[in-house]
Amino acid sequence: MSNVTTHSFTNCNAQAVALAERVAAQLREAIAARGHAVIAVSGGSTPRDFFARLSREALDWAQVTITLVDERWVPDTDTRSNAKLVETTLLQNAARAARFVPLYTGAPTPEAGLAEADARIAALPVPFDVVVLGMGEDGHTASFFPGGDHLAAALDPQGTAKVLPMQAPGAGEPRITLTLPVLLDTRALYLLVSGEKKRDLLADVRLGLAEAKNYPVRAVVRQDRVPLAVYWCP
Ligand SMILES: O=C1O[C@H](COP(=O)(O)O)[C@@H](O)[C@H](O)[C@H]1O
Repeated sequence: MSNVTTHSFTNCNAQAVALAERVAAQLREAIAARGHAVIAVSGGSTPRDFFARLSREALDWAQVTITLVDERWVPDTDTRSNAKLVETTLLQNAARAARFVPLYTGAPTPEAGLAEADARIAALPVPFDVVVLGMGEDGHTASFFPGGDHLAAALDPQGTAKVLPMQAPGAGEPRITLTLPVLLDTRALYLLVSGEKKRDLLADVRLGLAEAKNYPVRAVVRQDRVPLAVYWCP
């Protein structure tokens, strides 16, 4: 039985609205059940509309903690910063009341900031309520990049590290990423993607094709820890 469901939309606005409504409902459920909610989100370009929609959802945002699944090691004033994206799109409107836990610490390198970032993530209640992943056209998700220097450790299902640094040829700047066991320790897992290339890549991964073996996203698609819902638009 497949652990993956795919929700396809004819346009990306409909995708953003549907995922925002779904995630908002899960955050409300979490607050009703436990008094608080934790959501980890991706950066990049794809989640922008989803964040804008989610920021307007009516819920008790003061009880919500938002963190990132990964970060480019740049200050939050940099246009490449995933924290900057969250601050300017998600931490707006009603969601302005939420608490944000960034991964970037201001240390000169991810290695130097690792202990502080790890402590921030270790302090969050688990399991997370929602994790929203994205994916690059090279098959990376979070900062699990093909050829990444800490990729094997980050994808180790038995690994105990919560965060790891990552450098890879296609990654641009040095990164920091939550590890696979942390990302899968969630009540709800989403993969938000757009475009035919990403759709076809995911199809190859799901079919287990040999050429898809080196796409790191495989680790979240082909696992049985938590169901994965893919939200796709053209
Ligand atoms: O570098 C990153 O890229 C991925 C995908 O980004 P997109 O621009 O293709 O949407 C993103 O999920 C990740 O968080 C980010 O650090």
